[in-house]
Amino acid sequence: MRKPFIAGNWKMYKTPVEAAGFVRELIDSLKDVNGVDVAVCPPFPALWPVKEALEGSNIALGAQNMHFEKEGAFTGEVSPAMLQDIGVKYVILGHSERRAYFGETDELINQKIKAAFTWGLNPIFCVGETLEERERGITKAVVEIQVLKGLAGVTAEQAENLTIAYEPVWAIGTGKTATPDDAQEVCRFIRELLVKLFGREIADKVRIQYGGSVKPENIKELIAKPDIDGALVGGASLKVESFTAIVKGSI
Ligand SMILES: O=C(CO)COP(=O)(O)O
Repeated sequence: MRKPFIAGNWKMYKTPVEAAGFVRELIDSLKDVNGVDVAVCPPFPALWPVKEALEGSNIALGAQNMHFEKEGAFTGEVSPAMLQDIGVKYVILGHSERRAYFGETDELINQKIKAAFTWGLNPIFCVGETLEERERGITKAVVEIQVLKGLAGVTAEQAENLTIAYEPVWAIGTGKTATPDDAQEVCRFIRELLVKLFGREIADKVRIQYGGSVKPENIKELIAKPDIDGALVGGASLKVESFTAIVKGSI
């Protein structure tokens, strides 16, 4: 079936020097681990030193955001061409922190997703409802709009390289995890949307991660669910011990 995929979203943590030292320890800690895809997603300034430190390991490199244009007068932005040149494999797009704090819309995220595919980068496309939306009973409606708008114009061939991260906003950094059954229900719903968009064969290849307070203690019950194929890990990805335990817990 689908190989588990664990990605660490470091957010705005770790300087380039700290990041390189961290991955050297992580490589050692994960050296005998097989049967799972692992990626780390450091902040932009750490991408190059981390790429160098990862050389020869089977840990992949991801970024946390990007602009959709190749280049231009966009002060402070980073382009897909730059990420490709560094050797980045994955790019997190549509994270709820980008949506909430930086005003990213579904339309903008869609442009970024299409640009990522154009540049051979594999998007980790984040969707998820807020607490208020969950309490109003509109979780699926919200996620459906995010998925359909985010993936508009994406081809089935491109979708083979897509990862979706279901991250309920109320579970991020709060210590509250969705119950495995609740997370599974939304991940199954997302897969059915993918079936409608791309057909069953492609939809069955797309990995759907759960994100939101994933820890060594809860990874096993989450990954046991049929439509949860991995995790996008924030806080617990910042320590070698907890990230290693999550990676090992996923296989
Ligand atoms: O936002 C997340 C990953 O992208 C989840 O963060 P936490 O694991 O810290 O809750």
